[in-house]
Amino acid sequence: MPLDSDATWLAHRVEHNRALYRAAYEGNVDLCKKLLSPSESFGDWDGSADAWYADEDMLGWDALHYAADGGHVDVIRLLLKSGAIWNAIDSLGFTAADVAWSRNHTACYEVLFQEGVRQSFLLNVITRRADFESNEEENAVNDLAVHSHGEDSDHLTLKSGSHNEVTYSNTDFLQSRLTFSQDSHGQWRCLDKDNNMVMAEWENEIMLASAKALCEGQQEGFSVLNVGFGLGIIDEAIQTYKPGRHVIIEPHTDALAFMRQLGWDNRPGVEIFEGTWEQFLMPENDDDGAIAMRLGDFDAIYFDTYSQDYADLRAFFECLPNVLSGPDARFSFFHGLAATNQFFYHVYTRVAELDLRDIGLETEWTTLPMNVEEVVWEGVKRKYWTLDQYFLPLSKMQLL
Ligand SMILES: C[S@@+](CC[C@H](N)C(=O)[O-])C[C@H]1O[C@@H](n2cnc3c(N)ncnc32)[C@H](O)[C@@H]1O
Repeated sequence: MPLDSDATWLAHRVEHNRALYRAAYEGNVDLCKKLLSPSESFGDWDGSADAWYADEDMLGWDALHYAADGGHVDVIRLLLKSGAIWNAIDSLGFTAADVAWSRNHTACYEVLFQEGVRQSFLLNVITRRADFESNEEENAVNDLAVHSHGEDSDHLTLKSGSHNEVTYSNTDFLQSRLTFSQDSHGQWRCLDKDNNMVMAEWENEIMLASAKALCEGQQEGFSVLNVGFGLGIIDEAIQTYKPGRHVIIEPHTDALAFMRQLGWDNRPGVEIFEGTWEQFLMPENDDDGAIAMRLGDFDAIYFDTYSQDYADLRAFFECLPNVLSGPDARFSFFHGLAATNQFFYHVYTRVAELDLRDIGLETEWTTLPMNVEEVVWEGVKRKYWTLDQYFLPLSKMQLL
């Protein structure tokens, strides 16, 4: 067919991509290969189908969605090698992996999962390297030791948000107001200035189970560090195990005021460190080790902050060997990474596990069934949890 105008060749290219959809759905690997290979050329286009192409008129599906729908592992592998995007979502927010899962095509799901882990892990390594190199340059210029928050990273926040909200910036969050109130069912909640949820009682079970995993069976007088007070739910639970030393790191003025209102500043064995975890675990200036000495080390550590992203969590992981008391010491964190999509949640569970292993910690995951009622989100701008399972991490140092 003569491709003599922009409109004609564009229509031809779309038709070519739709032919790839059909071949992908039917599992016709040979035809997929043929369609993905260069043929006739027009301008910049070499006549090959676009593995990444998502058709708005067809629910925003791309070839990967069709291959997943048809259950064809070989086609999925071929498409991924040919530039298909492992985490592309359709018009309803579903990935190809979600489609595979819904159709019970477990082998397809597994291939997409492995690709997601591989790419996310690689992206994180590259981002850290880029941060490190830009910091090195900056240090060379003005001798400033700045902790990078990975501004260029993929910003997977610990509780999801968007760019113009305080949940996206820890600095802005810490300078904004918090509201502590009860919902129509009398459940306590803490909202940020944009009405996003910082913490609420629906997380009770997660906090109770995390405190149990961290504290049960510890020696008498054990020490525990909790990073991020929020509503103090996990701190209450930790207290039932009677730790000898219970340190809470909290920087937010309103959370600190709430904490005092509840009498935490007068509880025996409780020490409140006012400031961010970065100030105490990654101090910019601690040449004599005074800050590290004051903080000490711990038999159990929990991490649950807000308006921070995976790069921050990963930076916290790196501090763990300095603050865990030994091989029996335990670490856990609130795992809300990508908790509005099951596939991404699975991927980030594995990425976190690999990152922890990289630092020398082995992690076990306990699955908790979740059923968060709609009333929880009344008046809340955005849900940060939609899944029916929580993966509770428990990590320990692996000493060889
Ligand atoms: C989700 S809440 C913690 C909830 C807590 N686990 C509970 O059981 O109620 C997050 C808390 O982390 C605090 N936070 C935010 N950024 C922080 C940082 N950089 N260092 C320490 N805490 C931080 C917030 O002010 C907030 O109080």
